[in-house]
Amino acid sequence: MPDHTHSHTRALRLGVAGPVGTGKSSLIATICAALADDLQIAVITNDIYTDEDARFLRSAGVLAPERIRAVETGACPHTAIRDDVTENLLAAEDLEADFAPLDLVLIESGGDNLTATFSPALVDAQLFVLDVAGGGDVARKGGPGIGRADLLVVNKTDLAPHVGVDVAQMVADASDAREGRPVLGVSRTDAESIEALRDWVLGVLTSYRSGAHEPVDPGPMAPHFHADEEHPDGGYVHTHEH
Ligand SMILES: Nc1nc2c(ncn2[C@@H]2O[C@H](COP(=O)(O)OP(=O)(O)OP(=O)(O)O)[C@@H](O)[C@H]2O)c(=O)[nH]1
Repeated sequence: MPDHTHSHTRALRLGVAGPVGTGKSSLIATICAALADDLQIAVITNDIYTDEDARFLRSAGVLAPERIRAVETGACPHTAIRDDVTENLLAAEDLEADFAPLDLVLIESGGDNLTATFSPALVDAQLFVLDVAGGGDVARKGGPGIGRADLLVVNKTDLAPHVGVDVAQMVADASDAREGRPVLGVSRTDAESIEALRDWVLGVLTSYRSGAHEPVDPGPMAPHFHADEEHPDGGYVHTHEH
């Protein structure tokens, strides 16, 4: 029987997680633009009730609009990337069938807190995005994505002087928290950083295709709060540990 454990008949699936506004959609647009000449790419976005991120990416003009699909997750956006990944898997399979052969499917999480992680049943690798505007301490505080995603991106480094953050220190703290796993400072205005990000994606793809890449589960999300106007406490704490 053929061994499908490392079957590469499908594209590499790369998850992009991180808190709201850290620049996940922009980073995906940057990756698409940087690799447009090298790879066949498609994108899936996850939003609670809208397709806003998908619309942003379509308007960015970095990919044919039909290669960008939105999954509307309802309630907790993390369920669709962590507990029941069916909708995202179906979207990935549809894109792979419609645009075969694809090299890379990027999947953006709906972001609302620090603890989002993708299930390894959905993605082969994942990157977690923080930004310097969140403060230099964030990386040190850790969390499963910060600690164990395949790559941690410290984004918007161009803003560092304006928010009083020492990027080198933030990257060093993050590297410590990650016990040496890779950390990359990135800004959409810094060509060298985009080149490094591009090289990282191509490196994972090469490793995936050779069968050397093993998906890593960063671990379950910590319990987190969801705002809900109809709830007497203004929201509720939610956990993904079933
Ligand atoms: N200065 C600067 N701003 C950036 C950079 N990347 C993204 N931004 C800005 O940061 C804001 C948030 O970016 P998005 O890409 O929408 O962030 P997101 O994480 O996808 O946001 P949600 O989908 O709402 O979770 C936007 O105003 C972007 O223009 C960067 O490298 N430098």
